[in-house]
Amino acid sequence: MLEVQHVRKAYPTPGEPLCVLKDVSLSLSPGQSAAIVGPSGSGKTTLLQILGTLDSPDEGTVSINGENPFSMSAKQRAVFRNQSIGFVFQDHHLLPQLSVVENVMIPSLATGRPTSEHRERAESLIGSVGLSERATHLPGELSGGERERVAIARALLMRPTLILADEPTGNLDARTAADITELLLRLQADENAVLVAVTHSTALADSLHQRWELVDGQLESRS
Ligand SMILES: Nc1ncnc2c1ncn2[C@@H]1O[C@H](COP(=O)(O)OP(=O)(O)OP(=O)(O)O)[C@@H](O)[C@H]1O
Repeated sequence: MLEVQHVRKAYPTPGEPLCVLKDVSLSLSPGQSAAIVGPSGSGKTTLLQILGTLDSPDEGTVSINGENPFSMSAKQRAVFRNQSIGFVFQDHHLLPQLSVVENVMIPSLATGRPTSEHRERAESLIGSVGLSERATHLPGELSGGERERVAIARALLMRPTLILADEPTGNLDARTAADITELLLRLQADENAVLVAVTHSTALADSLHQRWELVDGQLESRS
């Protein structure tokens, strides 16, 4: 379902290009999860950006659901991304002036026509993440853990086949981090989606099927 073959990515610098990903390959089937770990600057975010089709590799291929997003036009890729990939960021990126339910519905706005089914799905997901009582609240009225739950619900709205998480438990205390990990894995399993999480958290990495460390631009299995 997610197939990455020999991906290479370098950033231009005033001197030699900085080659962050030298030869990255990975493969994950529906329902599988993996943690990407590695020191600061090793290229974790760069890899996540490529998996999320937000940045393109210089070489190599990425296949999601059998499709090559980098052979699409930018517009087609944006539609594909919205329908196939859910993003969970450490700092949530919730819109402060929108309620919880409106935030969760954001991905449906890109379709140009949010439907009552989207609304029902949003309400159901808000229930699944335990925030039914908070559906009409603003993000500023929620705790960090609750905001992360909203971000997870929003990421799942379009039934993505790939969930990408960047430090999903980064700003949370240990108890809340454990709750969020459990929630993320339960929903991922329910949806039979692939989950890739970039994390410094050993607890989160230990909860996923695979653990890969980015070392010198390549992934090494640490499972
Ligand atoms: N747009 C860019 N242009 C030039 N260099 C970049 C760019 N983005 C990232 N880099 C460099 O590429 C390297 C890898 O960055 P990246 O953010 O992928 O690492 P990371 O492993 O996610 O780090 P962290 O754990 O600190 O977030 C770093 O040296 C960074 O400075």
